[in-house]
Parts: sequence; C-alpha cells; structure tokens
Amino acid sequence: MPCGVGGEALGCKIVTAFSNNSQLGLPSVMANILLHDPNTGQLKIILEGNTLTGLRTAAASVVATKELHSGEKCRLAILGAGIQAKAHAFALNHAFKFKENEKAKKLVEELRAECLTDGTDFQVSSTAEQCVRDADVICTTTYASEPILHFEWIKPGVHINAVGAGVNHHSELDTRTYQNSVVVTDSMASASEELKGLANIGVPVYAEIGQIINKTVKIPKTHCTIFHSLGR
Ligand SMILES: NC(=O)C1=CN([C@@H]2O[C@H](COP(=O)(O)OP(=O)(O)OC[C@H]3O[C@@H](n4cnc5c(N)ncnc54)[C@H](OP(=O)(O)O)[C@@H]3O)[C@@H](O)[C@H]2O)C=CC1
Ligand SMILES: O=C([O-])C1=[NH+]CCC1
Repeated sequence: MPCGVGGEALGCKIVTAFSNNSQLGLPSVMANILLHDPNTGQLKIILEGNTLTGLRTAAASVVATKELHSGEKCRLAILGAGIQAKAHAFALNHAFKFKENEKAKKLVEELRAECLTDGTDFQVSSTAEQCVRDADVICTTTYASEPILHFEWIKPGVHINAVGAGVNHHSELDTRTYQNSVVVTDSMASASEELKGLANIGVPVYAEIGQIINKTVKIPKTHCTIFHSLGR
C-alpha cells in the first residue's frame, strides 16, 4: 500500500493476512511500514505496522460512522474478538460513548481492565444474532467466508462498518443486507477489484467516503448504510 504526500512524505505499508496464524501464537495480519525520503527516495526507516493498522482501520470506521449514521448511538455490536475488534471497541466507544457494547468475553475483560472505566456496559453474546439485534452500529471484523450477519436480525437505520476480509471483502454480510443498503467504500479503485462480486447481486458501490465528507455526494434514505473498509 504506497502513499505519497507532495514533497512531505513517501511511504509504503507491506501487509500480509494469514488467518491461521493464531494457532502459532502470531497475529494474523502483519504489517511493516517503509518510510522513504520524499525528495530522494532513500529508505529512512522501517516501522512496525500492526499498531498503526489497528488505529487507522478503526479511525476510518469512526469517520464513516460519523458521516453515515445520524441516529442515536446507544448500542455497538462487534462481531469478532481479535485485533480489529478491540481497536474498534476502543475507537468507537471513545468517539461516540456507547451505552452498551457487545463483544467476546476475553475482549470484554481486557477492555474492562485496560481503560474503559467510564460506565460503559459490556455484554458477551453467545450468538451473532443476539449480538447485533437492537444495535445502532455494527462492526464486522472476522475472516468469515460465509455471512455471519443476516438482514432479518438488524433494525432499520443501522450503520455497518464491514472491515473483515474472508475469501473476498464482501463475505461477512448476507445478500439481503447489501440489497437494502447504501454501500460506501474508502477507495473506488480498490472496490472495482475487491467488491466486484457485489455487481452479481445487483448492488452498486454508491460512493467513496471522501465524497460524502466533501459533500459532493449525498446519501439517500435506506434501511441501512455499509462502510466497506478496504484499507486503502
Ligand atoms: N479493512 C481493513 O482496512 C482491514 C481489514 N482487516 C481484516 O479484518 C479482519 C480481522 O483482522 P484482525 O482483527 O487483525 O484478525 P484477528 O486474527 O486478530 O481476529 C480475527 C477474529 O475473527 C474471528 N474469526 C475468524 N474466522 C472466522 C469465521 N469464519 N467466522 C467468524 N469469526 C471468525 C476470530 O475468531 P477466533 O478468535 O475464534 O479465531 C477472531 O476473533 C481480517 O479479515 C483482516 O483481513 C485487517 C486490517 C485492516
Ligand atoms: O489495510 C490493511 O492493513 C489490510 N486490509 C486487509 C488486510 C490488512
């Protein structure tokens, strides 16, 4: 993932995702960031990139949630209990102060112990359905290659940050959820490859989140909004 900002910065994140790494006690996503001199191209430093990947991905979901969900934000549901789940729990709760959160037990214990001592009520759900019912905002952060979120479970007006990538980037949500949503992404260029399967079910990728932020595109009223975070 290369990035350049005028003469100010030049860098590239190299990231791999091996979903079985947890069996080896390793993170499934491993990232390193190469920073180059923006004027000469000389490599200056190699940075550990997992921390930034957690922060950046969750921050993008916060921005998308701000832009796409205007309702009350009482209940946050997170599917998954890994690095991204934790990053999303921290970031979204920090930004929106949810009254209730739902996530897995280990994560809840970590969160309780580490810093969320502001009265947020955490719950662990034994099923995905129980987790997402009544949620205002949902984050999916798994490797699921089959849908783990079904349309009949979600309430109108919900906003979904679809973060995980299984075989492809649109496998965590079921077809009806897509067909009743407006889908926004971080990069149309990436979406044209990674979300091309959505065309087969008649779902367009409506806009880039940048177009919503700079108000060149307006979101129509729909059952729900989806931010498809591709990481570019
Ligand atoms: N959009 C973006 O910008 C980014 C996307 N990602 C993607 O986000 C996802 C999560 O990454 P990360 O948190 O680092 O990974 P982790 O390995 O830390 O966590 C993955 C979580 O998903 C669960 N999980 C794995 N497979 C399934 C499945 N088939 N059904 C349900 N749950 C499953 C795991 O459960 P268990 O604990 O039981 O194994 C675990 O809780 C990945 O798909 C990754 O590629 C990551 C970084 C950036
Ligand atoms: O943006 C990112 O770092 C990633 N996107 C998918 C896996 C890792």
